[in-house]
Amino acid sequence: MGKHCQLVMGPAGSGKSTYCDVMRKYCEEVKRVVHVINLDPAAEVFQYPVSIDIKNLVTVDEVMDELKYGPNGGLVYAMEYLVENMDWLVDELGDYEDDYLIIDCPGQIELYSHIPVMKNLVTQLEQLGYRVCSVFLLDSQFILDNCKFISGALMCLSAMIRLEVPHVNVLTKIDVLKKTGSFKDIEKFLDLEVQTLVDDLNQETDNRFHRLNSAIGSLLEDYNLVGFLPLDITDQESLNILLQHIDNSIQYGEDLEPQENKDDHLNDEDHDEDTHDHDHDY
Ligand SMILES: Nc1nc2c(ncn2[C@@H]2O[C@H](COP(=O)(O)OP(=O)(O)OP(=O)(O)O)[C@@H](O)[C@H]2O)c(=O)[nH]1
Ligand SMILES: [Mg+2]
Repeated sequence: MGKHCQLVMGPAGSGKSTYCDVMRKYCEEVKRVVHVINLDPAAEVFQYPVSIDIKNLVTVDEVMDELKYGPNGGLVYAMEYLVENMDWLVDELGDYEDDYLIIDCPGQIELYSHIPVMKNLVTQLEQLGYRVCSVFLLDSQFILDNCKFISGALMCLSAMIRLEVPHVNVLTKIDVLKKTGSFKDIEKFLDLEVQTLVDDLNQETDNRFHRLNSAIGSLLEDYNLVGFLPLDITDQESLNILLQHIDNSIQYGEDLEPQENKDDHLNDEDHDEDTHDHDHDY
């Protein structure tokens, strides 16, 4: 049936591990056999049953003790160690042939921006036959204004360009925004009008930044980074929509029998064939 996985990334505290647990539970509800892999060598507590744990190969504490590295250097070393010892991961993955994988990654942003570790990992997964969707999470509370949004969007864009796999951007902790009444502040970012964003930025910044604002607007437009999907973990429909986008991006389920396919998509009546268009990344 093919090998599929979600690579769950994003800055520290953006909600990656929580997402992995919530998405695992949702997948199980829609009768998908799913396993969560922990690739954070510094993780201590787990909400989900860990099917494969990088800490059985290497931990940040060991690296810090043995090599006298600090926490960030220790993490980078541990991730590079993983990439150099992919045989270990290949062996572990052997137990889960054809199951759906959700991979919980560490939150250090340098892993996504200027160190090739994640790209190497993706390449190796692809060589093993996996269709990988990068799911990039941003905490919605950190994009409540235009400048913060630009900073978050560029972070997503940088990961998307480096990894070169189907990519879905997600705004997490929407339940918190709904409770505090701030959801309206991010609605405009969910269906982004780039020109409106540039106009707003121009109003907020000095004249000398206007060309930069336009250049950033063009960059977002050129790469089609036009949207984020909101995730309210308390709302099943929100999870359903997100999983459909991820499935479409990696063609999950296209080779399933019709009956199984029906089981796989609760509330699938609204399923929109147009979302197969991979040019449109969220
Ligand atoms: N209300 C609410 N809290 C959330 C949500 N997602 C995460 N949190 C909380 O935010 C904090 C960080 O969540 P984690 O899932 O540990 O985030 P992470 O990205 O895995 O963090 P690191 O592994 O440290 O990078 C925890 O206290 C979570 O309970 C959400 O959707 N809603
Ligand atoms: Mg985590």
